Amino acid sequence: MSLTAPLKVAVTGAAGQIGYSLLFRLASGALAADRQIQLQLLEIEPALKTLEGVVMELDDCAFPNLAGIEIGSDPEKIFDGVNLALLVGARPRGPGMERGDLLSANGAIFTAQGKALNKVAADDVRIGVTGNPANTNALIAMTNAPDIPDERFSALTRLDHNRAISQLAAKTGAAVTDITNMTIWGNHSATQYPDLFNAKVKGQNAAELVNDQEWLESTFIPTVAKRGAAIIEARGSSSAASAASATIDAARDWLFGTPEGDWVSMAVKSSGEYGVAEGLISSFPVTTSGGAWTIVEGLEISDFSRAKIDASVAELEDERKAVTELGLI
Ligand SMILES: NC(=O)C1=CN([C@@H]2O[C@H](COP(=O)(O)OP(=O)(O)OC[C@H]3O[C@@H](n4cnc5c(N)ncnc54)[C@H](O)[C@@H]3O)[C@@H](O)[C@H]2O)C=CC1
Ligand SMILES: O=C([O-])CC(=O)C(=O)O
Repeated sequence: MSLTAPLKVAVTGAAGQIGYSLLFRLASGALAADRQIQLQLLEIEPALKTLEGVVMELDDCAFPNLAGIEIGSDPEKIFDGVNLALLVGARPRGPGMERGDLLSANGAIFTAQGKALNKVAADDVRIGVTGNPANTNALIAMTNAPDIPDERFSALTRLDHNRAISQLAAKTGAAVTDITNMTIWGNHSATQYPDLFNAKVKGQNAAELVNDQEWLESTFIPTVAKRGAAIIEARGSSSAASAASATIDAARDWLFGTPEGDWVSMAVKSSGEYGVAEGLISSFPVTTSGGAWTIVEGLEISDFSRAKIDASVAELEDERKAVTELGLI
């Protein structure tokens, strides 16, 4: 991609809750402070009027970084030439639902969008899936875009990663910036495994520093894994500003690299690393450089961690089976 041309960024579900935070952060330079951004916004027809209102507000911000905005309901028009596609648009879950309950409702969206991206996106496109169930939606989009390299697809577990950092910072009294090497393994769901055994606080092993297996098992893991539900319970609707923030963190690090010595969590296609079934989109510790990710290999996995990772991967396998049966992949 040219260094001077605006970065063409597609956002789907742009008139939704996450969109209302995400678009303004993208336009204000949170993704790339020194790069112009062209926003390509996709919505379903009935939501286009609302989206027009959001565009009026974006105009009214007079953001110096915003090169232009195009909106529409045809994915082949909106994805034309995009360098980054943030697939947010999908129905969110309500109280009492699990993310897996959204499989059939949202799966169809990602077949159509995968096909459209395959036809018209830029050669260097990167595709981040936020819409739930994110891992399996990314698998659906990837499978429906055979000409785009599989490693250009990723699902969002960065919100879980950030939640885990925040919980660990609160427990240890450290600053969030003191915490490195956090990992979320598996699915973006209640089975996800936030791993303290490989995380560090000021360079010290986090699990050893905390030294409290009861807290780790009964408080830390469930608080992180069920945070989405806790927010739905408290707010009456699902996380939006934090999801937008994580969507930007993930895209920024993917495009521009992770800091030396640290890694981030991204759900990417498994080639069998850490025993995760090949082809699943599962969360791993990754480093990124030059717009490409690499799974960090060789981390020690205890029996406790193994069982947690296996449980989440088993859920991903079930989801893959379900969408195969639905004919989506
Ligand atoms: N991976 C993660 O960490 C998180 C994921 N999410 C998920 O993100 C998704 C969006 O959440 P919200 O913005 O709160 O939902 P929302 O309901 O406020 O907005 C979704 C938008 O998507 C649009 N949409 C539906 N079908 C579409 C299609 N085919 N093409 C383009 N747009 C379409 C809707 O018209 C709506 O405006 C949900 O699936 C939610 O569960 C939410 C929080 C965190
Ligand atoms: O929980 C939900 O449905 C929304 C979401 O993915 C999250 O907040 O992590």
